[in-house]
Amino acid sequence: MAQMRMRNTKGSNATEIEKKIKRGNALRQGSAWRGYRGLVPWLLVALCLCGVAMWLYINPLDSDITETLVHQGELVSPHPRVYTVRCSEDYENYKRYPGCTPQKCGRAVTDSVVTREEAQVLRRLAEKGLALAGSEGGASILDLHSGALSMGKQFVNIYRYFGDQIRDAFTQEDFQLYRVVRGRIQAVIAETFGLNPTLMYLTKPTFFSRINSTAAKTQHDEYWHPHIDKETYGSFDYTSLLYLSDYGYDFTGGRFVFMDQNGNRTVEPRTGRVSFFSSGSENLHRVEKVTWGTRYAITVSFSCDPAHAISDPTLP
Ligand SMILES: O=C(O)CCC(=O)C(=O)O
Ligand SMILES: [Fe+2]
Repeated sequence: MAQMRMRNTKGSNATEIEKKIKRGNALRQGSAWRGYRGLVPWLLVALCLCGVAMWLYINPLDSDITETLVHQGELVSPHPRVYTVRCSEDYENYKRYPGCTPQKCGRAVTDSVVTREEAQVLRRLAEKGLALAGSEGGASILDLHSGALSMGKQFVNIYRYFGDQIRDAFTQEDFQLYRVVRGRIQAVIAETFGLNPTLMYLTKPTFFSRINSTAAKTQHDEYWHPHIDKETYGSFDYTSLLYLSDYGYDFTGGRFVFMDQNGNRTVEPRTGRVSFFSSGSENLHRVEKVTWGTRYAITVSFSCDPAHAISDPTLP
């Protein structure tokens, strides 16, 4: 009996001790959790900051954009949206070609000259052509007329360098589509600026461009500098850009920016969108740096000087 009581006392002692240990553990766990709980708001703040940083990286602040002339999501149809600007005085120093030299200067955007499907075909053409090489960063150029393709840090002639392989990338139909599209662009420019389309000549360079967010390795690849096309390319009187991908979907950054004295006005690329403008200093412009994705476009330009005319690109 006495032995029994002893065992009982021992047993109740043991359960007491166990309880204490458990309570101690629970207290310790509780205080550890309370410690972590203190971190939760900080973790949330850190997460929010990361989110904001990512968002800003993808969509930089528009502080320098005064006005968006055309958003990606808009459909400008059936008539072009036209913005007239005063012609610069530079034109007085150039030879005049009646029926072509700008009397009226400006810029315009239309989504009804090239269909989305046609632009997608041209985009695949650009992808195939530029996949043959491409620059090491920034912008890669494929000049359809001369065959010049950026390759690493230099240019090669695709027609010579790739020989018959080029026929796997391009077909006669592709070049036919380019010609048809070029003709329609020429017609809409003539109509908008009141020109005689037969007095406008396709001029060089006429090229596909592919821009991504990798760092440019050479000056050629630095596409973002403000410039005036008539100064950069000499022969240009009217510049047109046919976009083959969508701002905000295929790439971010990469908007086209007219840099006016009273602010910057931008055009957001959209597949099949044609933007065109007189090439003088009234249309100083730049392309924003692409921050994500890949942007494809075609530059098709016209000269009033028949001496600068080139024929449509063809397969050799
Ligand atoms: O791709 C663009 O939006 C503009 C390109 C450009 O300014 C040019 O080719 O001169
Ligand atoms: Fe330009």
